[in-house]
Amino acid sequence: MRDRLAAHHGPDRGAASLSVITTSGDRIQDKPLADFGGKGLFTKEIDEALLRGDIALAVHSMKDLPTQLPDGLCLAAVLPRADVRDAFLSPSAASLAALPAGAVVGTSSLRRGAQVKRARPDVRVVDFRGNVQTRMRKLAEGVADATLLAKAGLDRLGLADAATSVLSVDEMLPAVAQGAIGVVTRCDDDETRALLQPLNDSATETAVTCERAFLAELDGSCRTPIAGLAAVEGDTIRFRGLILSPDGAEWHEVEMTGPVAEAEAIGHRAGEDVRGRAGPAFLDKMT
Ligand SMILES: NCc1[nH]cc(CCC(=O)O)c1CC(=O)O
Repeated sequence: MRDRLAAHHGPDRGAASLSVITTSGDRIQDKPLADFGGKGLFTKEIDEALLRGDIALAVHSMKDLPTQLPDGLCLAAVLPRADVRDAFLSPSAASLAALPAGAVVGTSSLRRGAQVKRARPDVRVVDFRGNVQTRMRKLAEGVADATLLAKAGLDRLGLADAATSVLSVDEMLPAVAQGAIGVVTRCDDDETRALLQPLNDSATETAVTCERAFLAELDGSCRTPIAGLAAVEGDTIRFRGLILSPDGAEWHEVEMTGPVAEAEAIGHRAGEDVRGRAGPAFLDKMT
């Protein structure tokens, strides 16, 4: 991010210093995410630093951003999207399909767990928290036979080689906004917003706007396995959304295509559609 600012604005105007802020989501490692989750778990302390004026901009994985930002904070730029897919990691099996019956898959993501169970009802899913390195250590220690991690996260850490294989989006539809990085500022900070404007990637922004509208429509909480992915091709946006029961036994899928100008409306419509077909009982069960 700092390099991008300097590349666009030169070493003086584009100069930035880094402040690393640990959030509650990073700190609490001993509980399943779904049990203490809540909106903004990975952003609260950073939001506060922005609103106090300690920092001018915050760089987030958009996957971790709540659909509704706190009052006074605005998304100023979305960077070009990295790989959207999930990677499969296992010391013993080449792929999800190759896992032996009864194998144990570690993940703290309800979305991944539900899709693993959908493909492999015989597999046992166990909670697996911690940062990427911790999860890879647990895997090496044999706590689980396999785990899934965002390919974008592995790539950014220089750990691309740790992936045994990469799941197609048909096998494992990614989380809304997976692979996208968003930059948040105070809405009234015109100077920082102007600096960030040229860094925005409009195709990524359009795709995540559509995906986040789908999530917002379903009132997605950490307890609801939801996946969604939009792709922009010229003037057209194609969106696929999926909600599942945590055990993967029931799921509802939606696909919609339309003009990019309607990206947000398409996300909302897809959310309404899938909610209508799932019915209130399905969604109530999960909250
Ligand atoms: N929930 C944690 C999180 N938030 C963003 C990433 C990776 C980068 C991305 O998906 O954009 C990860 C790790 C993971 O899901 O494996």
